Amino acid sequence: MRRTLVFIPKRCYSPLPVDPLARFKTISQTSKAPKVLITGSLGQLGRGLNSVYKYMYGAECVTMSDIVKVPSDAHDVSSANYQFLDILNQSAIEEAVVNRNIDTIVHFSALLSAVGEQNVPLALQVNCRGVENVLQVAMRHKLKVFIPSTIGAFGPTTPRDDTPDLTIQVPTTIYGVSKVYAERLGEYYNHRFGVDFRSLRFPGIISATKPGGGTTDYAIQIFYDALEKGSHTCYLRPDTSLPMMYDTDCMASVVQFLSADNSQLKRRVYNVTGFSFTPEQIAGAIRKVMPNFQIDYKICETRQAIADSWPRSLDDSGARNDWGWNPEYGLDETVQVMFALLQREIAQKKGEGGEKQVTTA
Ligand SMILES: NC(=O)C1=CN([C@@H]2O[C@H](COP(=O)(O)OP(=O)(O)OC[C@H]3O[C@@H](n4cnc5c(N)ncnc54)[C@H](O)[C@@H]3O)[C@@H](O)[C@H]2O)C=CC1
Ligand SMILES: CC(=O)[C@H](N)C(=O)O
Repeated sequence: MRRTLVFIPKRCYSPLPVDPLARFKTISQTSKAPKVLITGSLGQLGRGLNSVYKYMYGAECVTMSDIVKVPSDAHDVSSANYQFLDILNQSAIEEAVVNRNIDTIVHFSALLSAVGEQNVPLALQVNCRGVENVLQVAMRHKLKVFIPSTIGAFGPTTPRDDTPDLTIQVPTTIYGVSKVYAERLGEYYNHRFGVDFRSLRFPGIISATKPGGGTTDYAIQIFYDALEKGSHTCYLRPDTSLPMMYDTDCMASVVQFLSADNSQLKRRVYNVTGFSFTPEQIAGAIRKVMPNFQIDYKICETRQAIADSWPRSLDDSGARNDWGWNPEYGLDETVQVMFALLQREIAQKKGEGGEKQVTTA
C-alpha cells in the first residue's frame, strides 16, 4: 500500500494519523517568540532545531553559530542567521548575545562519546569550559539556557532498565563525566544565581542528518547502508539494547520544555525517551519495508563497552507528568520516516527530487 507523507520544515515528516505540526503550532500560538542563539548548530541536532524555530516564530528569532563553514547543500542556513562562534571564547558569546538581543541559549556544542574518548583534553575544553562560559553569560544577561544531557551521564552502576531521573551517576566516559558536570553546574547556577537552566537527558537521536561521533550512530548509518548497499555491518552486538528517539520528537521535547512555565518544573534535569531496540530488532523493522536487508557484525570494543555501561531504557514519567512530554514516534514509524527522508535526499542528489511530498511503499 502506498501512503502520502506530509512535508513539514526540512527534516520533519509524519506517517502518523495526526497533524505532525500540531505540537509546534500550539506552542507558538501560546508562547512569546524567543530570541534564540544555538551553539554547535551545524551538528546533528542544531540544523533540525533551527528549522523548527523558523517554522514556529520566523527566521529572525534564531541565530545559528558554530566553528565550521556552512556545507554547500545546507539550504536551510542563511548567512544572515549564521555566525562563527567558538564556545571557548566567553566574550564572543557575550558579544553575540548583546548584538542580537538574545534571551535564550540552546547550547549544542560538544564532543560526543566515541570522539571524546579519542581526544580527552579537547572534550574537557569543549564540554566543560564551553558550559562554564555559557552559564556565566546566561547569569550576566539573565538568559534562559538549555544544555542537553544524555544517557551517557549514567554508568555501569546505574540501574539499566527504566532508569529514573534521580539515580546513581558514575559514568565511565569523559563525555559522561562532562555531562554530569554540566547537569550539576547548571543546577548550581540555578539555585545560587537564579539562572533559568534546563536540561534533558536524551537517548540516541535518529535523524536524516549524519551524526557527530557517538555510540548510537549505527542507528542512523543503518538506514543509509540499507538504501545504498542493502546491508549494514554493525559495530555493536546484536542483543545490545539502547534507548532512542526520533528527531521530530527530540525537537518537540526541546521547544516544549523551554516553553513550560517555571512553576511546572520540579527539577532542572529530566529524562526523555522514545523507544528501545537492539541492532537485531531494528534490522527486523527494516526488513518489514526491505525484505532482503542483511545485517552482520564486526564489534568495536570501545563502543561496545560504552553501550554496555548505558541504560537499556529510560523512565521519563517525570517529564510526562510535570510538563506534558509525550513522544509520537515508535520504531516502525521511525523506519518509515527515515526511508522517506533518505529516499528523497538520494533522489535530490540525482536531480530528480520532489520538494513538497514523498510517498513510500
Ligand atoms: N545526537 C545524539 O544522539 C545526542 C546528542 N546529545 C547532545 O546534544 C548536543 C548536540 O549533539 P549533536 O548535534 O549530535 O552533536 P554534533 O557532534 O553533531 O555537533 C556538535 C557541534 O559542535 C561544534 N563544536 C565543536 N567544538 C566547538 C567549539 N569550540 N565552539 C563551537 N562549536 C563547536 C561542532 O562543530 C559540531 O557542529 C550535544 O551536547 C550532545 O551531547 C545528547 C544525547 C544524544
Ligand atoms: C547518546 C548520545 O549521547 C550520543 N548519541 C552518543 O552516542 O554519544
